[in-house]
This record gives sequence, C-alpha cells and structure tokens, in this order.
Amino acid sequence: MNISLPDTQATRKLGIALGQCLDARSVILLQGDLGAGKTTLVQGLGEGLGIPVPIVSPTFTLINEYAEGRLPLYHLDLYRLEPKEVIALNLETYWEGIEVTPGIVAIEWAERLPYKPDRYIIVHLTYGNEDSRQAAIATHNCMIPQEPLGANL
Ligand SMILES: Nc1ncnc2c1ncn2[C@@H]1O[C@H](COP(=O)(O)OP(=O)(O)OP(=O)(O)O)[C@@H](O)[C@H]1O
Ligand SMILES: [Mg+2]
Repeated sequence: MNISLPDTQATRKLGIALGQCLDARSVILLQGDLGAGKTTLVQGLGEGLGIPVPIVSPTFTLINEYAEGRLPLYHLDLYRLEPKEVIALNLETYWEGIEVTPGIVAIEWAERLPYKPDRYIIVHLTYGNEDSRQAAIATHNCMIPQEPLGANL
C-alpha cells in the first residue's frame, strides 16, 4: 500500500491512525533516509496511543519507553549501532513482550536489524517534492485494521 504524505501533519496523522488501531506486540519497522519522517510518524503513534508526553528521538538513548498510553510504546533507533550491538540489545524481549509489558515496538533505521520478528509492518518513507513524502506500507504475517487507516487519511 502506498500513501502520499504531502506535509509533516499527514505523516503524523498516519502515525495517529496506527496508534489508535494496532494491537499489543505490533512491530513497526521504519525505513528511509535521514529526515524522511520516521520520528514524526512515531510522534503521531504516541498521540494515537494517548501518550501525553512528547515523543523525542532515541538516537542517543537507543530506546525510549512510554507507559502512559493505551499500550506501552517502545521506540528504538538503530542509527548509531553496529550489527553486533543490535544483537546484544535482545530486541525480541520487546516484540515478544515476555519480560516487558506487551506494547507497540517502533524501530527507526530498521534496515540495520540483523534479524526480524515473526510478524511486522514495514513503513518505508521516501522523499518527494519539497515537503512531500511517500509511505510504502507492507505487512508480514499480520494485519492493519483498514477502517481506522482509511478514516484518518
Ligand atoms: N511530509 C513530511 N513528513 C514528515 N516529515 C516532514 C514532512 N515534510 C517535512 N518534514 C520535516 O522533515 C523532518 C523529518 O524529521 P524526522 O526527525 O521525523 O525524520 P527521521 O526520519 O526520524 O530522521 P532521522 O533519520 O534523523 O532519525 C521534520 O523536520 C519534519 O517537519
Ligand atoms: Mg528519527
């Protein structure tokens, strides 16, 4: 599915729609160049989940956890990591929700994952003219409830 995102707000709205409809243990793999809008989409996700605090980029902290919304949000950014370091993070802890409360896992720079979960949604953001972006969304072994997505875009 390809979605056109003419401005920042459109990307945020896509995140809101996903935050309103996704279930616990959903994993969103965010791909795309620097500044493509990955963090912007996760900020919408936070809003859709009802998280009342600002979502900030975890580029330096690696992972930010938010427990204040409908479901926990685990926001990761792999930009600064080597594959060995990514493996050492034991990310399955988050997407299996075994040692942590199951929630939504959003991973920026998911291109750097040496392995993937069993079920995931890929959102690949690319640049268009000026402020426009394109989101290519693909699901693997899972579904996005369509109605909320359609209603908000
Ligand atoms: N259509 C759009 N969608 C998202 N962001 C947009 C759009 N148009 C302009 N922007 C701007 O581009 C920037 C995107 O920044 P953002 O931090 O979300 O990107 P990112 O993909 O997370 O970058 P990084 O790779 O550094 O983590 C913001 O300043 C945002 O306002
Ligand atoms: Mg970012």
